[in-house]
Amino acid sequence: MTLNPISAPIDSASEFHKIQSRPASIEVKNISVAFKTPKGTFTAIQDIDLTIQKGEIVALIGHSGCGKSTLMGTISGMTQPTSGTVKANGNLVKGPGPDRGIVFQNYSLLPWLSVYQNIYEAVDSVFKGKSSAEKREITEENLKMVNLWPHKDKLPGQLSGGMKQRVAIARAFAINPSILLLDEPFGALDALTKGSMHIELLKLWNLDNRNKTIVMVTHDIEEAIFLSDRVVVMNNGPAATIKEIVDVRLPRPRNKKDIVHDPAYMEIHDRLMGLLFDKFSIEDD
Ligand SMILES: Nc1ncnc2c1ncn2[C@@H]1O[C@H](COP(=O)(O)OP(=O)(O)OP(=O)(O)O)[C@@H](O)[C@H]1O
Repeated sequence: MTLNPISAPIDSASEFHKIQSRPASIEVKNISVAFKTPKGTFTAIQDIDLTIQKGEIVALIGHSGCGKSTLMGTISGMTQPTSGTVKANGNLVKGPGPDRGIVFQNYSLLPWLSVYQNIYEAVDSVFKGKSSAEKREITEENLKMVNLWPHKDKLPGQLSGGMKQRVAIARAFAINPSILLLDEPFGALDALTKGSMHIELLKLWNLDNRNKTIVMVTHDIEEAIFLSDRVVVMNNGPAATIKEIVDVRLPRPRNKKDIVHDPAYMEIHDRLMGLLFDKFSIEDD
C-alpha cells in the first residue's frame, strides 16, 4: 500500500456540510457521570448531548479536570454513565469493543513485547478468524504505515516518545476500528514531533477514505483547529456540560504553515480563546 499525501481529495468548506449529513457514528444522549468519593457523590459531567457523524474529526477541549476523559470513557465503554446512553454505530455501548480503538497519552504499550508483538497481539486478539499469515500482513502493513518497520524488533523502552506514540496509533489502526478515540495522544510530545504526528494521523485517515470517526481530547487549541471538523468546548466542572461547539469550516487539506494566516482560522482561534479564557486576565500595573 502506498501512502497518499494528505492532499488526496480536494476539499472545500462545503465538505463540512457533506460530513454533517453523514450517518451518526457516536450518539451521546443526556449523559451524566457521578463518582462515589469519601466526601460523597461527585458529579463530573452532566446532561451531555453530542452526536458525531461518521468520518468526522471532533476535538474535546476544556480546562484540566473538567471531564473530557470522563466523557471519552463513556464513549469507549470504560466508564459507565450514571444516567443517559451512548451509542456507537447504532449499538448501545455497554463496554469496550473492537469497533472503538483507544490511544492514550501514556501509549499503554506492553513493555516486555517488541514493537511488532505489541501490534500482532492486538490484531490476534481481535481477528480470531484470520490466519497467522493474514495477521502478520496486517501487522507489517500498519508498522510500515507509521514508518516503524525498521524498528519492529525493539522494545518500547528503546523508542522515543514520538515512536511509541506511532506504535500506539498503528496498533489502534491495525484492529481497524470504525471509531478512533484519542485521549491527549500527543500531549507529551515536543512541538516538532507533535506536528509530524498530526500529518501522520491525517494520512492514515485519508488512506481509509476519511471513513474513520476520530474523537480527540486535547488542551491544544492549534492542534484542535488543525485536525478537527468541530471543537467541543466544555465548561469547568463539577457537573460540567458542553459550553459551545465551534465549527471548523476550513478546507482540507490544511497546511500547518499557511493555515494560521487564514482569517477564518484566526476567527476560530479567537472564539476558542474567548470561550476558554473569558475569566482570566493579567493585571500588570
Ligand atoms: N474515578 C473517579 N473517582 C472520583 N472522581 C473522579 C474519578 N475520575 C475522574 N474524577 C473527577 O472527575 C473530574 C473530571 O475528570 P477528568 O479526568 O474527566 O477530567 P479531564 O478534563 O480529562 O482532565 P485533564 O485535562 O486534567 O486530563 C475531575 O474532578 C476528577 O477528579
